[in-house]
Amino acid sequence: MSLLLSLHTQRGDFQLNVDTAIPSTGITAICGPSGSGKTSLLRCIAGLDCAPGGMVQFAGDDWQTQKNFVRCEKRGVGLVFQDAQLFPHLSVVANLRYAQKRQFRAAGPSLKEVCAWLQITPLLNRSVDKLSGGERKRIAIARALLRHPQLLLMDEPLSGLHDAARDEMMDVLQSLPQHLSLPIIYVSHSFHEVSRLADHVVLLEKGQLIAEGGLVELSSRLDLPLSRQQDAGAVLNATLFGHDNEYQLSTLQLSSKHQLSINQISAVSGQQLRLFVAARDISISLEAPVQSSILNILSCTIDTIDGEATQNTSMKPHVTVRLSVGEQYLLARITRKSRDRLNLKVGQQVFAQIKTVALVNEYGVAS
Ligand SMILES: Nc1ncnc2c1ncn2[C@@H]1O[C@H](COP(=O)(O)OP(=O)(O)OP(=O)(O)O)[C@@H](O)[C@H]1O
Repeated sequence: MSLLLSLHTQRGDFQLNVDTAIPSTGITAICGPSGSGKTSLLRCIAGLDCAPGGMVQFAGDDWQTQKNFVRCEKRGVGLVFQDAQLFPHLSVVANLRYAQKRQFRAAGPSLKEVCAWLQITPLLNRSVDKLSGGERKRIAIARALLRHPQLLLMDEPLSGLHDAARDEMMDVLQSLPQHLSLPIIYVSHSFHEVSRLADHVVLLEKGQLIAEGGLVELSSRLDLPLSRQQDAGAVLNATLFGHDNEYQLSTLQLSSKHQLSINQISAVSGQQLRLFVAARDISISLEAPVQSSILNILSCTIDTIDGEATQNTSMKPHVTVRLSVGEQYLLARITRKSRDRLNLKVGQQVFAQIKTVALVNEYGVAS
């Protein structure tokens, strides 16, 4: 069961070309810079727009073929846009009941459950115009879930929120797959959001699908624009090894030989976690530093150095180094000067240093 897409359409100068199969489990992020076609693709999946001659099939149902086009309302998709689009004249609970009366199918969560998941129960009797931006977005998500969709589509649902509200919302969204097995397609230009939330990533550039795959794999590929972004970094799978209560730290196991300390988290030993390590938070040394304040010193092998293959990138002040840590990878952004001073080469054994405090709040429970 998956979402099969073959969409080729021209809008003015813009051309969208996407052929893919998106998994029908977990959160898939459609990611790419502004104007890359994320919203255009989402609208074709929703049935809000039609790419003539295209094909959309979900879980074996034809939503679009050469001959048929199933309208948005009949596809059973939940929609959450940047703007919450709540009814201003109705209270929160009336907005939610309106959605409940228009359910696509009987099976699905109750109002009580959805309100508990999204932590909106105390808001039910409020007037919509008395809500904060983050609260409005939660109500919009609740409203979409109460229609009992078979697929949830979200277009930049956290845009416009300040950092604290965005982090809170990410916690809420991250916990959703624990409550209901609903495939979610999540449009975002923010790799920070994607690295926290997504399992699978579809990467667009100028309307073309340039890569897709698991987040852990894509995040560490140096041939993709993700690795050149300011907030680049690698997502790693880890297992919680244990806690050091005295120092309020937790230890994560990356491989049989690699452990990391992070600020203490509320997870149990053996729990699977996902960790984002920003490329700018890693430094490299040729020997294991002694008497360093940095707790996380990992022995790694240089796998690739970005910028070695092309003349152009070698003129930038920074290079990105991909380091293998067991079966996984870290990215380290260092100056070109440091690369030359240390004479770093592919295959070389080095030590990656990561400040523990840099890892705070960057973990997520793997789904
Ligand atoms: N109806 C339309 N007619 C002509 N061009 C369009 C139309 N809709 C979108 N476009 C163009 O298609 C391109 C992709 O737009 P789209 O909104 O899908 O990108 P996006 O990746 O979602 O961007 P953003 O992150 O800024 O929201 C843009 O160049 C846009 O101007």
